[in-house]
Amino acid sequence: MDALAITGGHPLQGEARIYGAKNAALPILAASVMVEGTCVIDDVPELEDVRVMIEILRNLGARVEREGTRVVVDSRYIQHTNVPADLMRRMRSSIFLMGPLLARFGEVRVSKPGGCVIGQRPIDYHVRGMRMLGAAIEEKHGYIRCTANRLHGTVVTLDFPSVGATENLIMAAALADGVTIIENAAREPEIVDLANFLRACGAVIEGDGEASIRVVGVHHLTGTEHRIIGDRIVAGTILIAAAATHGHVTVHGVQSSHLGSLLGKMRESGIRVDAARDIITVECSGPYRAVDLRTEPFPGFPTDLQAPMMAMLTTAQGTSVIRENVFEARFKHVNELARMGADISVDMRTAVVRGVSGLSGARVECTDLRGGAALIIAGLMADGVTYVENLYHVDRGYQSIDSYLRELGAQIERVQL
Ligand SMILES: CC(=O)N[C@H]1[C@@H](OP(=O)(O)OP(=O)(O)OC[C@H]2O[C@@H](n3ccc(=O)[nH]c3=O)[C@H](O)[C@@H]2O)O[C@H](CO)[C@@H](O)[C@@H]1O
Ligand SMILES: C=C(OP(=O)(O)O)C(=O)O
Repeated sequence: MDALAITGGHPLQGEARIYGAKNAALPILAASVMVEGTCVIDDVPELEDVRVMIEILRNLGARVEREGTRVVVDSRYIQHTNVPADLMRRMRSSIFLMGPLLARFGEVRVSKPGGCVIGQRPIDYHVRGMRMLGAAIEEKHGYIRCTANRLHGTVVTLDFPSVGATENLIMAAALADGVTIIENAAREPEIVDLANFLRACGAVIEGDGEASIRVVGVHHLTGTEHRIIGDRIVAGTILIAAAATHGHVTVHGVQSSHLGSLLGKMRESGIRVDAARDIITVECSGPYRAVDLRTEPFPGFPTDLQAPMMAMLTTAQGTSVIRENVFEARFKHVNELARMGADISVDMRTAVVRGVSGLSGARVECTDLRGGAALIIAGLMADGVTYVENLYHVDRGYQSIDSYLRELGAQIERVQL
């Protein structure tokens, strides 16, 4: 079994270019099935989830080629609209096929998607949204079949600003008849990237990045070239790791405005942060202070950085209180951090992190993608060697995490245990 062996105590130093965002690449690849022509998508990260998305597109009949960081999708040859259950299960983002296939072909069959087990993660907003756009929904034997001769624009108000539901609705509405308004929409930068891609294909979308999005349906979308935005969660993970190891790192390729809440918390903690457009530097030479934080939809503190930030705060001066407002079960990494000497107690959605003088290397298991990133950060901070097992989760979202961190001076090897 693959594991990471990390010898802690080496400050991260240097510069890193951040690759394209998983959470933008996945919906954009899914959206390419709506396009009658060729889409060239650049800066697509080499990740397990991206491989699964490409497998799904090929299974549907699309021609997909990867040429380095570019993925070329030609969806003219799509033969069916049933996403196989085994592929649906492999990641949450498989649900992104629902809106596009339904909108273009008038039918789609999906099943409950997989993904990180960080809460129940139902898909009721997605299904309700498709129904409101005029689709007939049949749920039977674990499958969800949606059909519609043509979708019709409407007003959909989300109960919570769900990223995935906002994206699925934008995609479906792009080929619907008339105008769709999405209220209480999520505002994440990846949604804006998806909208930019769709606009380049001919879609009419306004208000992305705001809480009310207006989509005017068109009849066809045409091929385009698009470059994926830099991954703010990867950048955040590296910056947190730099501070937690008392290092000095500059990341390039992510808009600092996409990380405002993280950078604010780092400054509050006493860490030096310099940010200008798409270059961000973090430097930490001494102890840093505990901070309280609550995860929230963008522009609030991202839930995807809660676990990495918690790892850093395990050795802060004082006690930090972390409130997880987005997912109800996103503290699974806490028990593993405790094996390394962290002092954390959890009550429902609140974790209290009492700073300790140091962590010590141990054998730990990734519980989910960002929980895994937290354990790697803890390993970089710890005294001695940490073995991080169950790497599958981390490989879903971080491209060659071992060599990437090694370039920054980490002592980290992929080993067989
Ligand atoms: C591929 C991708 O972009 N993944 C991101 C996306 O996940 P994802 O799109 O799955 O997350 P959502 O924003 O939809 O989830 C937010 C909350 O809404 C709930 N909910 C969501 C949909 C629904 O139909 N019903 C429902 O109750 C979820 O259980 C959760 O409690 O946004 C999350 C929140 O920023 C991030 O952690 C994920 O990294
Ligand atoms: C939870 C995540 O991913 P997904 O929604 O793909 O499970 C994540 O990227 O942290």
